Amino acid sequence: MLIIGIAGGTGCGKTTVVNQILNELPEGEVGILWQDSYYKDTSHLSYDERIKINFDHPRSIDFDLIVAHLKDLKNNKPIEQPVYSFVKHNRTGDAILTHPRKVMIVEGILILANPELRDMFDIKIFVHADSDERLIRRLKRDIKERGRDLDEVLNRYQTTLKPMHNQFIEPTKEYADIIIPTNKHNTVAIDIVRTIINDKL
Ligand SMILES: Nc1ncnc2c1ncn2[C@@H]1O[C@H](COP(=O)(O)OP(=O)(O)O)[C@@H](O)[C@H]1O
Ligand SMILES: O=c1ccn([C@@H]2O[C@H](COP(=O)(O)O)[C@@H](O)[C@H]2O)c(=O)[nH]1
Repeated sequence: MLIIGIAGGTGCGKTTVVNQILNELPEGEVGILWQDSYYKDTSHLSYDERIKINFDHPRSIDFDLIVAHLKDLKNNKPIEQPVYSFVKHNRTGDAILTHPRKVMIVEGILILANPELRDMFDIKIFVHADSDERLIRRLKRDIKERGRDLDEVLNRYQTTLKPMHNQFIEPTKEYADIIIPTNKHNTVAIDIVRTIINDKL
């Protein structure tokens, strides 16, 4: 099994890169673990308490569960990947049966910040877009798809997103084997990643 970690700040284009890679590879050979699926369960909190959580700090993520699931997949066991709702800021209670595949991609803002998880990756990719570009993308996406308004996104950006990005996410760029710039669409980088994956398959 080839395990690829894809990190980068919110809105940098990680999901887009994952989908572009998926489109280029044979169906059924690639599986994905989304870090977002592994936000800690917060069912014991009210909605008003949940919106105060700092979702950009490593302690908000259940890294033990990601590592355990990845180990199971490596041992050829399927796992139940939790489903997360950004609207409710909590796990939905559902899970997606995720089967082991020749290539497993792990995607998320903080996946290179946890040493145990980081050490499991054969290839580490950091997707980069300038912070103004990421903020614009995040604003558009969160208002359109995640039920937020302008004030909520800007307030979260100033109070947690930006400081957490500088403290925990940007420094993990140094662990990357490949940095993909995505201020514009970058088909050359996707071609290179696809070639590397095909080479290892
Ligand atoms: N290279 C790019 N150029 C322009 N827009 C992009 C690019 N990559 C992603 N986007 C857009 O930015 C938004 C956030 O991208 P997404 O892939 O969801 O980022 P992430 O998963 O890193 O948060 C989406 O609306 C997506 O269509
Ligand atoms: O309940 C939640 C959990 C997380 N977030 C924000 O999501 C991004 C990470 O997702 P990307 O797809 O990489 O952008 C993170 O910056 C959290 O602030 C949220 O809004 N609500």
